[in-house]
Amino acid sequence: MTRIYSRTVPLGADIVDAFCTLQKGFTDQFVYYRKDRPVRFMGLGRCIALPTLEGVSVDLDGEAAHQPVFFSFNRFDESNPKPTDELFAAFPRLRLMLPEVVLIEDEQGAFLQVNSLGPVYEGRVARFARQAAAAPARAARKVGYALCPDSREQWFSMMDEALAAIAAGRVRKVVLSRRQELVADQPFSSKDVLVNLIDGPSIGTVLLYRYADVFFCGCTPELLVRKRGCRVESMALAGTAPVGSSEEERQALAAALMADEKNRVEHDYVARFVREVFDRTCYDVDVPGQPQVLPLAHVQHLYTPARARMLEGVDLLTMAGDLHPTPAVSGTPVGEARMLLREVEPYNRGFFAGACGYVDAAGDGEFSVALRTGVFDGEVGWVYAGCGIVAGSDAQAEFDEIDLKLKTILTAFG
Ligand SMILES: C=C(O[C@@H]1C=C(C(=O)O)C=C[C@H]1O)C(=O)O
Repeated sequence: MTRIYSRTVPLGADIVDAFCTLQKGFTDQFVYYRKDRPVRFMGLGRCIALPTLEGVSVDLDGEAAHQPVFFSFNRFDESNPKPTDELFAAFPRLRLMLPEVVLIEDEQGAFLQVNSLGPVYEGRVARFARQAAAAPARAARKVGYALCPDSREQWFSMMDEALAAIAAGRVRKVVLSRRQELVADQPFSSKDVLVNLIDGPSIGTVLLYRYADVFFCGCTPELLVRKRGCRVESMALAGTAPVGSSEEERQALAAALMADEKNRVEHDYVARFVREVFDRTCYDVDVPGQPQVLPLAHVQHLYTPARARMLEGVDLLTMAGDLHPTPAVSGTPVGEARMLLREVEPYNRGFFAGACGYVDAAGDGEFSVALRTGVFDGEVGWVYAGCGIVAGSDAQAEFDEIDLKLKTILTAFG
């Protein structure tokens, strides 16, 4: 039995400004920040790391009754025997991490949560609240970097392997990715990258996991699973087009995307997969038969929302495990596509395209698929993006599509 003491109080400060001020000196830092609505959690420090929520009991205190918030950042392919890329190797392999301090923003306002394995003294909470209230307004800062182009030849040879596997009937779809290296004159600052993503044009959920000097971050449009009580949501997001340079052009590109056979096939693999997982673990399943178009800042996608009610006995972490990886980030069939990726991609994806999110001690929470992300250590960073390959995919067009997707994370530098 693990007893957690958690005290939450209202906070008279903007949580991002507060985070920027409080973060100095904390080795572990976590962010799950939805930009479209106030579902925002920013964690500092580590109170405890646990493999599961089983056996956890909670002693809630303070004026606001918030459950303690655990963060969870998971690798794309936990058991890929290929060595983890060196920047990711630094991150500990922990499942649920409860920060000492969590800044929360929801429909009710902003809150400060302090978690501990013993009673939390009011004075400790008051000290953090004072520091947070005195936080200056954040300022955007440009982060200079040079992009080292990845090899086009390597991409073409990966595409050959993928198309051969499709032609041989081994897979019907596989999601290949590219990795680019960034080099800066000064060490990358997680605070600046975070602020630029939160205040910049990218649409989606901003993720950050910092451990000591290394950090992983980005802004992803793809929800893996959200749970509130028995209600669950997910989505199929696959099939991509540019947004063009005017609203008129965007709409024409959206119509062409809706009518494009190859993109519709790619998308349907994902929608069918999500529906199958929901049909097995939920009831009242609602997954529309036709996708719609979701416009983002740099690209637009075919999108199908999925809603259901979860059966008793199913929980968020099991559901996240059943859904991840979807065919949107691995391929179809999922197992064969994962095996093919282990063979074809020259690196281990680390957290890129992994399931990253939070869960509270009552079991509610959400996970996103960590797309449009990068990992940074000192003056070096790697950014990642991928795209779905099916029969007839064109290597050059897919290369260009990844360039567009990479723009999301590259806006993080101002
Ligand atoms: C793999 C990525 O994106 C995924 C692949 C998509 C596609 O192939 O069209 C679209 C959205 C995402 O599900 C990425 O952004 O890295």
